[in-house]
Amino acid sequence: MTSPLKIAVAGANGRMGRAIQSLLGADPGFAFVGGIGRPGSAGAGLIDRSAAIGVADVILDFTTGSAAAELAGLCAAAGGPALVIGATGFEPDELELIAEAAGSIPILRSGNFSIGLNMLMGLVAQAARALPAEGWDIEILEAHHNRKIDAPSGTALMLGEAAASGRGVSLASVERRARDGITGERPQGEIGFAVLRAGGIVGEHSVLFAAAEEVITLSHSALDRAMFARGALAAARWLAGRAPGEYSMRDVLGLAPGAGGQAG
Ligand SMILES: NC(=O)C1=CN([C@@H]2O[C@H](COP(=O)(O)OP(=O)(O)OC[C@H]3O[C@@H](n4cnc5c(N)ncnc54)[C@H](OP(=O)(O)O)[C@@H]3O)[C@@H](O)[C@H]2O)C=CC1
Ligand SMILES: O=C(O)C1=N[C@H](C(=O)O)C[C@H](O)C1
Repeated sequence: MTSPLKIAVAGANGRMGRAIQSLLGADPGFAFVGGIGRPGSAGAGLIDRSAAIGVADVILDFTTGSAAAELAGLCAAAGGPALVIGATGFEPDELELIAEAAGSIPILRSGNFSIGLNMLMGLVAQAARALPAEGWDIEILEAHHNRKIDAPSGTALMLGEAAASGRGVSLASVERRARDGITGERPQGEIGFAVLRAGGIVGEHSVLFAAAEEVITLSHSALDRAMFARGALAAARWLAGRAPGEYSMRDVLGLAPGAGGQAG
């Protein structure tokens, strides 16, 4: 019998951290070796980062962009463990840190661990490739619960990357993250984002392709965050023992070619 995969969870007391721990307890293929809280925090089941790095096969990070990037640097400096990053809300320099760390350890980062959403990315890229930017506007709408701290969501940015890749442009060159006041007419080729925060919404994403006389909407609804937790554990299982490098959920699902990025 193979020994269980040793998992530590950063952000252990958060919504996702708790969802993952409740799955871990029910699966003999995994052994929970401890949660990581904020530096200096203590509590039942919490261990510090260096203890987790020393004992885990894979750390799952559901904290914040800055905390996840810092953890990636620490794991890389120690030569392991593998890291699955689900956190979102990254600054460009934090993404660079993660890319650098992936030179030493395997890192899988995804702003969304759902199967359906990762499939949707391929459909969005395909539609963006097929519909000319002259005459077809792309807008991405996301809605989440009122405790979410980053916007647009990591998933919305992944969908934006997929749309931009379909059009053969970089998202940074065409994105419009917010609108307010006298904005002027919408420039052709722009990819716009709109954000809602309300109540307990788990995660809603829609991509609109709008022409003068018709609109196509591709959308995804997350109904329960246990689904994200299951995807993250599947990612951990897939990542353990891989060569150093930066991977995505689309690699796990075999959907990678032509996928667009992992902006998250
Ligand atoms: N990829 C995916 O499929 C999904 C990604 N997410 C992303 O995961 C992240 C967490 O979401 P969620 O669980 O809802 O958020 P929560 O706020 O519920 O949890 C975040 C946890 O991280 C902890 N934390 C914050 N900073 C640090 C730090 N520096 N070191 C260690 N721990 C830290 C917080 O501690 P404290 O309790 O002290 O504040 C908290 O327990 C978000 O970025 C979210 O967007 C969410 C769902 C799915
Ligand atoms: O914070 C959340 O809750 C979620 N965050 C991720 C994101 O930013 O896209 C994924 C999911 O939509 C839930």
